[in-house]
Amino acid sequence: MNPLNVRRAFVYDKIINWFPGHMAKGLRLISEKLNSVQFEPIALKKDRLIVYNKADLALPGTEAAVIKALKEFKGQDAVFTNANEDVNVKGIIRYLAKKAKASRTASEKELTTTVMVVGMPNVGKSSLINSLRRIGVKKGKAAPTGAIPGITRTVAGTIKVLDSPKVYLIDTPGVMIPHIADPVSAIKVALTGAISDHLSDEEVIADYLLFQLNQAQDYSYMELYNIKEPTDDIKVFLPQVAKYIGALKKGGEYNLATAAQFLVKQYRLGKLGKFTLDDIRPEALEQFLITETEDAVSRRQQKKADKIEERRIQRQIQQRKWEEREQSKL
Ligand SMILES: Nc1nc2c(ncn2[C@@H]2O[C@H](COP(=O)(O)OP(=O)(O)OP(=O)(O)O)[C@@H](O)[C@H]2O)c(=O)[nH]1
Repeated sequence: MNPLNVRRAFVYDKIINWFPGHMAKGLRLISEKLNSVQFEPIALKKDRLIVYNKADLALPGTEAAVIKALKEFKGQDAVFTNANEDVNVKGIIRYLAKKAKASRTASEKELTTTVMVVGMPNVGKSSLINSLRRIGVKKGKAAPTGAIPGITRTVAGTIKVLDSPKVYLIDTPGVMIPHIADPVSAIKVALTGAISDHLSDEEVIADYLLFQLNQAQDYSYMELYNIKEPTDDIKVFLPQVAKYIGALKKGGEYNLATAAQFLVKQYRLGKLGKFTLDDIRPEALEQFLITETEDAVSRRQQKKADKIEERRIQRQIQQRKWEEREQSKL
């Protein structure tokens, strides 16, 4: 393909607002379970292991860089897993056992630790719990799983994943921030299946996928869908995919929405190859992690400043009311 025809960047500026009622409820249930009004402040105080699941779908050889950067810039432990095939799950069991032993107080005879599994919808939280259970206590499925986001709707009871020391897990509904500020990041999240597809434009998600395929110079779609020439134009691409899968509307027109859905589904199953959508070159990771920390700090500072300002305004109102009352007495 003529490289001049390939887009240099994916341009998209629509903000997807994705915070359905059940997600707000999920966050509330999680916070209640943690005896806190808000999830974020309490979560920051707890020990945390970041699990990047579905590692089998990611670009091979990219894990070490992410683990190293998280440790270096945040002091944060992370692990990459494939919950469907129990890959690296033993490492999590070892981590949990170590934490459980370390948290024991002198008076406690039996060690018991409860760990909450929190994450975005459809990332494989329930699958991971089932995998941990298979490895830890050699027992079968305890948490329901499914390919669409929003399978787990409530914060259920505890699920045992280790006998000695005793470790229990709590499955939770998928949650995430109310809206993602960067529209292209939101499209990436949608492509992975964490946002219900109909909320974002499926054809835009498919277009982003085409962009990624061409960026990677991966033209295997030609052979897969019988396409003669590579293209970076979704309007040229989708009809050919629709033709290949026989997606037609009543009047015989190609059904582009069905073609887009099909492509996205193939991507999520790993049929189009392995992808890591974020820039994980060391300098990009460093930039991301530093900006993220600065953002969090400035959000906290802003909240504090807002509270002080709110109190100042309230005091002013009270003072004025008092003055008015005093005036009326004269
Ligand atoms: N390829 C791959 N698929 C996975 C992996 N883990 C889970 N899945 C699949 O991803 C889908 C979602 O898995 P769940 O375990 O239901 O995800 P969840 O995070 O509990 O989902 P919610 O309940 O919606 O929040 C299912 O179709 C799983 O089979 C993995 O490591 N690799």
